[in-house]
Amino acid sequence: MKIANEALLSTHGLRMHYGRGSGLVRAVDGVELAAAAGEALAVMGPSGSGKSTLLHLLGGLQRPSAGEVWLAGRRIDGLSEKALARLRRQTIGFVFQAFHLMDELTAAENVELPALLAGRSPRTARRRAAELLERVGLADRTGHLPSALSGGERQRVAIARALVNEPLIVLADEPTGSLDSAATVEVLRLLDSLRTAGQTLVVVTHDARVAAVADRLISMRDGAFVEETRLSLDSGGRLGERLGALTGLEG
Ligand SMILES: Nc1ncnc2c1ncn2[C@@H]1O[C@H](COP(=O)(O)OP(=O)(O)OP(=O)(O)O)[C@@H](O)[C@H]1O
Repeated sequence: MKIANEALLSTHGLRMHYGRGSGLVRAVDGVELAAAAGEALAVMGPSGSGKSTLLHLLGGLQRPSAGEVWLAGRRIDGLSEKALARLRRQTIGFVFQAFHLMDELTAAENVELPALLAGRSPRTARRRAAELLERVGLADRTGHLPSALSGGERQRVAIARALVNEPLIVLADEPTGSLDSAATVEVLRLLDSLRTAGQTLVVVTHDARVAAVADRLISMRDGAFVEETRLSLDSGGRLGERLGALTGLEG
């Protein structure tokens, strides 16, 4: 198989345009991205700058108008719907602002479901879900329905679900967008623990505090990358201190 480069995730000339003529919207307009295995990237930018569209293209949820997306040495932008669905299930963990949990399933069942869909045995799925819910601090909430959980707890269930198939990469779209300040810090602590455990992460957000969990911060405007900052994170440093330095907020 051809290897695009050494990056785990990369794009080349990536574009997503909508409409035509005077109605043309260049949602993503020539993005060159390379994320190494184990890197945590935050993509920030104003509303409408193309962050969500970029994340959808990276995760194979949308097909680009032009350009290439490579994941683990495989070009994914031209795959069939079926192959893309399998790829998403097996190698990508998604976290969304609105959680997207199944209301009628318990926390544990929500986490088990993608493992079952990926062909794991019910026993393995149950074990993985229990381990992950413990890891996200919800060992005592496994039997709760989402309606009985707080926003921060729901997002932690969603993060456990994203991890259940041991994805190569976690893609998170405004993971703190629906949360209050305390729950935001809970979720940031969890994302920070994933980063220090070597999980590759791409997080798009409006929230400057999310930069506290990233190795690299990319700023987007009008569909393009306009600035990149390499953040010198001391992985042993306390997240609360980094958050404080960024926003004056006590973590
Ligand atoms: N299906 C679509 N059809 C037409 N235009 C679209 C479509 N989806 C997104 N856009 C446009 O593409 C641009 C980028 O949208 P996108 O949602 O990616 O931005 P964003 O940075 O994630 O914004 P926000 O922070 O508000 O979520 C916007 O101008 C948006 O209106």
